[in-house]
Amino acid sequence: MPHLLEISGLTFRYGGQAVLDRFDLTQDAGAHRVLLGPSGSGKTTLIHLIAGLLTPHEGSIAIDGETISTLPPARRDDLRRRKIGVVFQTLRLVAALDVTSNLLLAQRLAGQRQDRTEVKALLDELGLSHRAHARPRELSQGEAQRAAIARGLVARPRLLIADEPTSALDDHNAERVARLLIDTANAHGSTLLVATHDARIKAFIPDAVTLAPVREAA
Ligand SMILES: Nc1ncnc2c1ncn2[C@@H]1O[C@H](COP(=O)(O)OP(=O)(O)OP(=O)(O)O)[C@@H](O)[C@H]1O
Repeated sequence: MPHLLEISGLTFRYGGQAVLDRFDLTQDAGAHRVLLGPSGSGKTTLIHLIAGLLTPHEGSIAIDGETISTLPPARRDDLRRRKIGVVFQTLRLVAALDVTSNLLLAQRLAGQRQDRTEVKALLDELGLSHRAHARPRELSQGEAQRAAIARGLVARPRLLIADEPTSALDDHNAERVARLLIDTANAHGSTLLVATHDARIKAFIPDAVTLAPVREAA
């Protein structure tokens, strides 16, 4: 069986500056993992590469046996929508749509039937039913974060990648979000990759990979 995620020899540069240099990573289905590393070490860049929002300069990235890094843009978008859920650091909920409609749109973009019962059940699970018809700007930070997690999971992705999902939260809410991520990912058959420099997450997902800042040869 192929690994759920297989990254090999990945190199990415902004201008001439390498952020990732021949980076390798494999992850099996069900093996949740955290991606640690100091600010600026390339966590967000790696997430955008895995999601096919950036193109590597060298190396390859395969999701569930499909090489996303060499696909043309339209097929990359399609693979992302079918197989990957992303909880962005900036959340990126659609401002004009309420929480329910954001989730229905994510189902449609994944090529699935829009299923209001499933959306309602997921919002219940994440403690958001009372905010189902609120627009993103009417949500608290914690509610918006949970709505973004619900949006990431609603199409039952094989891989859910979350970028700093707890860094803005106090201890109580950070623990709540970490538990929700793990419990809902398990219930929906998704595997987690959580980028963070929040040490509190390590208590929940012990398997960690650390990105070290790339040192350029002098
Ligand atoms: N669009 C860009 N153009 C040029 N440099 C960039 C760009 N985006 C990021 N960088 C640089 O690349 C490096 C890695 O950034 P990235 O956002 O991936 O790190 P990070 O580990 O996610 O950081 P943080 O924990 O602060 O979110 C940083 O030095 C950053 O300044």
